[in-house]
Amino acid sequence: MDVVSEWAAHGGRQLVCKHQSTATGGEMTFAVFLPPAAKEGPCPVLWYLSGLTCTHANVMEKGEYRRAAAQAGLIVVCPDTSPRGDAADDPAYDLGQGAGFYLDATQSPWAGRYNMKTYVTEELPALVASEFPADMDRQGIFGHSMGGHGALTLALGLPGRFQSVSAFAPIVAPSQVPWGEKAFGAYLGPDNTAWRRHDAVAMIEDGARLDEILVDQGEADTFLVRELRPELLERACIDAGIPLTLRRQPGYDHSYFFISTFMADHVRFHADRLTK
Ligand SMILES: N[C@@H](CCC(=O)N[C@@H](CS)C(=O)NCC(=O)O)C(=O)O
Repeated sequence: MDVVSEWAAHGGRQLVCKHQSTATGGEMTFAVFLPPAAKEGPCPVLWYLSGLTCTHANVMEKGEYRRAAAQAGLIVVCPDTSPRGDAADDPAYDLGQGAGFYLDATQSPWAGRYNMKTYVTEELPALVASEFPADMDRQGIFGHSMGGHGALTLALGLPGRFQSVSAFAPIVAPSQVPWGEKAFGAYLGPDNTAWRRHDAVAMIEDGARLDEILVDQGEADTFLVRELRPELLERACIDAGIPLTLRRQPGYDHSYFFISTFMADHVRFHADRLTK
């Protein structure tokens, strides 16, 4: 692993790192913030998964997580959203590079390199554990849009891995919306039973459980009705008895102006559950 950029921030350090990834078959870049407490000993790890078109850099530059993470003593890791370089791609913004959907693709030409689930849940955690003072027994996960989908589905699929889960404007039911139908059809093929294992609402309907979930959703988000549909998660959580705090935020859109507004609330939500 190489540290390619490093800045002092809020008493800690913001790093950008590159490494050769077996899971995705190429070079991958991620951002990691080390709080001041990391100088003294292991700190809990909070994973942030980004949305369509993003790299590791969007949230690092616009998400404004560092002050709260420094105060709480959390390491924040921000992976990229897909394989890069000579990996297969598509001209559309919602498929291929920048749109990995946090699953392991089974269909050509994506299978083999589009293994973002394995990358985010196995390869990168092993690297983080070996390179940084990370307490891997205390991990939380959150994300935005496609990354909110990733946070929910990875946590639902790995019971006990994450002690805290939250999302900004997540895609909650990809099997039922155009972004998900397109990506799942390409990456997983036409068999909808495979789709259900990567769909938060379907996973809950099929018995997966979380202790609690925090979601913020902007009411002026142009993707709300067509792609995000938080009411489907609300219904599934009520039926399953999962405590969901769904905060509908009037006037906020899908952008990092929305995310950064509520970022400190989310970091503190995770810190309350990871640092007790
Ligand atoms: N406006 C985008 C749609 C994709 C989009 O809104 N991406 C969100 C995540 S789903 C994002 O975070 N974009 C990058 C940014 O705002 O920095 C486009 O049409 O290309």
